[in-house]
Amino acid sequence: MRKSIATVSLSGSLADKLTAAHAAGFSGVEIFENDLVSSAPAPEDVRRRASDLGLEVLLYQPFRDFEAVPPDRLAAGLRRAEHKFAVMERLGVEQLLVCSSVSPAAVDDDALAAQQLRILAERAAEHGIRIAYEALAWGRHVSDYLHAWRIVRMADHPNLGLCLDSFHILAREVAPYAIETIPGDKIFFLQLADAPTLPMDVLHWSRHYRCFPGQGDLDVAGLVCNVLRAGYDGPLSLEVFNDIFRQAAAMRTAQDAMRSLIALEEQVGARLGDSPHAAGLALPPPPVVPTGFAFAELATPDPGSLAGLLNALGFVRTGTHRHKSVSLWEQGDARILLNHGSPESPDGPALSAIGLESPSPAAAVKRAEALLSPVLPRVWDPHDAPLDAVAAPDGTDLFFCRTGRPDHPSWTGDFSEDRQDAPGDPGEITHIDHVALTQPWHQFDEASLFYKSVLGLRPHESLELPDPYGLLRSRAVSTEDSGVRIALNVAYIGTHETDLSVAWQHIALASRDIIATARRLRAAGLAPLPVPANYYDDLEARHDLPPERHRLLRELGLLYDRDDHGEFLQFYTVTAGRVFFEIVQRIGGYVGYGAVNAPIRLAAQHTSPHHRSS
Ligand SMILES: O=C(O)c1ccc(O)c(O)c1
Ligand SMILES: [Mg+2]
Repeated sequence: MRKSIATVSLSGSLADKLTAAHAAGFSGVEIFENDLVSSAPAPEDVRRRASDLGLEVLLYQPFRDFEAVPPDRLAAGLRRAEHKFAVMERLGVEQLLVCSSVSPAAVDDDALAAQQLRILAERAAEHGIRIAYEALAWGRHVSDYLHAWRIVRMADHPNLGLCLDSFHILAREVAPYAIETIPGDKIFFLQLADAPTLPMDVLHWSRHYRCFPGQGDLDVAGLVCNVLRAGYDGPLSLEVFNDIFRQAAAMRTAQDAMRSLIALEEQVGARLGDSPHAAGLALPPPPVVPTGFAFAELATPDPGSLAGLLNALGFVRTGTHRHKSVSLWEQGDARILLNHGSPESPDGPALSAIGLESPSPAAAVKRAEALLSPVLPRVWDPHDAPLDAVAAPDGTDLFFCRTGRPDHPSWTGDFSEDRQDAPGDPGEITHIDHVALTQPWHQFDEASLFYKSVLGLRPHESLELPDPYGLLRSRAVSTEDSGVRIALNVAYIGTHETDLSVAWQHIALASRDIIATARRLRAAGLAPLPVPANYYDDLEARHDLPPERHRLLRELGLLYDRDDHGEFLQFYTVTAGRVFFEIVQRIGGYVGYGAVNAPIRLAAQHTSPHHRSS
């Protein structure tokens, strides 16, 4: 379907916005009045620029507070409209969005609203312009689309129809299926936005927290199905008011927007099945969901300190890359690569790549490509096994692997066996439980949509965790069977720009006996991140565990949580550069990540002399 975006969704000058919309592949735009009024180029120049970029200007908006006014105010509204029609003719745009009045001057009289909108439509017709009437969720008298439709039907003018906006409909929980009772040709325009569920007034919610479809909690795809079943065949247009997108780079936001629309069309297509209404919807190749972690790679200028830490946790060095400065460390199915050949990171060690076990690496890359994600070169070195990889939004390389499978070259083949000390006393770590990646603050929504749409992971609830210097926002994404879990974090309020905590990443390792792993670390002379005694006093109040259990947790510096499914134990290592390790043990079917303990960990990392050492 034709894809459009409102200029209000992107940052920068009007020219920047048009360039970004074009670069991301949009074929149309809605011009937000403020973007034109505040910019220097004449409407004719904007029209020419759009046309040079192959962008159709589909809608001019918004025209406010027009309808259902006392007769003496009508003339002023019509005068204002004539000016806008003139600007629209210069812009070459044939549709004006009129949103339902919020003016205290408006009266609650549908017949009057219909009569005045009919007059407006008649005047618009003289300029070849159509009026699309939109019910704002906070309109004074008209706040739902069915009410707007009653007025449009009463006005009965060919140049008057509806603009449907998914936010206004879904935010007010007005049932969208009645859209199917509206003739498709009376739906003049369709605006799409999603939003996270937030308990706040709808105006504030709309103006600051809209996001692209798939990034929030609204069923935008279901609504699009209703609109297509009604017979609508116009463009899908994104109209997103969002404080963060207003500040982020327009090119990147536009691409995120396009990814969202492609994924949305795919979902709509799946829901419409072989109905004729599904014609023209994007059909990208299906997601190839990863099944586990193959490895985590740490770029580290000096592998020594991390090697010591890995040893202390029970890892054994098992391989050396045949021609790169990379060593392989293994314990159970947990594999860590230490790469000291990559350019030195200014912050010391950093998590640079993640290997994901994939049923089909080639198909995983095709999916990523169809969803506009940067695919990395397949052959890095002619001597190595080819690797299919994409760059995640935060720059981490994601490699799609088939470790030790006969049907595919294995990355492990690039390593010579180099078992240094036979594991006399094998460690307790079994696999990588999850990795936590810190996202740039303006790419959080982009990241969750990336993992959801490109990799088919499910986003979980978004949490806000107190940190001594701000709030950390955290959202996990995982596969249904939890074989792959990734925690996406962003420090987004008040954190010092220079503080490394804004960029902390960690690898969580699952232990089958965390008590033994904690003792092993101590025996090697390394202490875990210290936990304050106050935490254990509080834990005793919250959880009625046997006293000896409480004593053990306190003695070993373990953090504790439980949910309906089971128990969770965790501890942290010191931080090296940007990276630290978390050791976890899930007892029973505990599903979380110990979020209640994250503030304890963050405070300890800020105050502990260890947190930037080694
Ligand atoms: O927030 C507003 O005023 C506003 C204006 C125009 C729209 O199309 C809309 O959905 C909201
Ligand atoms: Mg709207």
